[in-house]
Amino acid sequence: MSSTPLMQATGLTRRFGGLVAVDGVSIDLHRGQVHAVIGTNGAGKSTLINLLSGEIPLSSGEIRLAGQDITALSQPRRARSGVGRSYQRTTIFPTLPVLENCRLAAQAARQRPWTLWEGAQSCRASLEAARAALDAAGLADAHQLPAGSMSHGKKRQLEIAMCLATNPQVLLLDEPLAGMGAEESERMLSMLERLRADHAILLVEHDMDAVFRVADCITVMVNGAVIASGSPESVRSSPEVQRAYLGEGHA
Ligand SMILES: Nc1ncnc2c1ncn2[C@@H]1O[C@H](COP(=O)(O)OP(=O)(O)OP(=O)(O)O)[C@@H](O)[C@H]1O
Repeated sequence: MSSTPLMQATGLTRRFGGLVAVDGVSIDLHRGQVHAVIGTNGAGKSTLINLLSGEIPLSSGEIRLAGQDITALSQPRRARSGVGRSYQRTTIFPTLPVLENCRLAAQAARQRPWTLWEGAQSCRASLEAARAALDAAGLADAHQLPAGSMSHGKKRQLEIAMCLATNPQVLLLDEPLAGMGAEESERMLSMLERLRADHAILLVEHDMDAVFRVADCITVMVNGAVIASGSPESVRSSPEVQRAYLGEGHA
């Protein structure tokens, strides 16, 4: 693990009217690490991802990427700076081929001025980025399939590929295993293990076996606040976490 965090969030707070959905949360993401965020329904995990990606503004707090303050950057500018995210819902164009879905994601992230020459160049670069992302996501043999014809698990893999096509350094993944069968989950976990080397990954996930298998670090949220953060061993043995969240099965 490198000692300087790639993404460093300090004192993040988000209020919705009288509700404090995220309450003074600080979290560091390091390249080469999977940092899982767990918590009961409504704990504030998705809101935390939305704050880090820039989808919604902070009430207070600061976010740095590679030392630069990105707190004021919009979501598209954060994405171009290297912050990629996946969603809980599938966000693909079902009738388009897999490769085209991925190429569009790559092209949207580039946003170059449109001239014939630069357009052709940009198109070629987007296509290359899309092919590389599909390879990395284990979809090398699915390029020409209509995206909507694939299994749920492969659609989720495609979403990660679309995120990879934007060349992110940080991956914010919101429940990538949701709705998956055992074999699909296994494929996704292997992919995360491969992607870890080159990225800083934040993983929000309800599947505790998966979390304890892949996470290098776990942060536990309850009612918007962090009640524990550290190695899987320290979180597993924290009496407060066991009381609040994990139950006897993981004690
Ligand atoms: N746009 C919004 N407006 C008002 N309240 C919101 C909004 N988004 C989230 N909340 C509230 O903030 C709290 C945290 O929600 P959030 O979706 O972040 O939790 P979560 O930990 O991701 O839950 P889950 O595991 O069910 O996805 C909840 O009480 C939710 O109702």
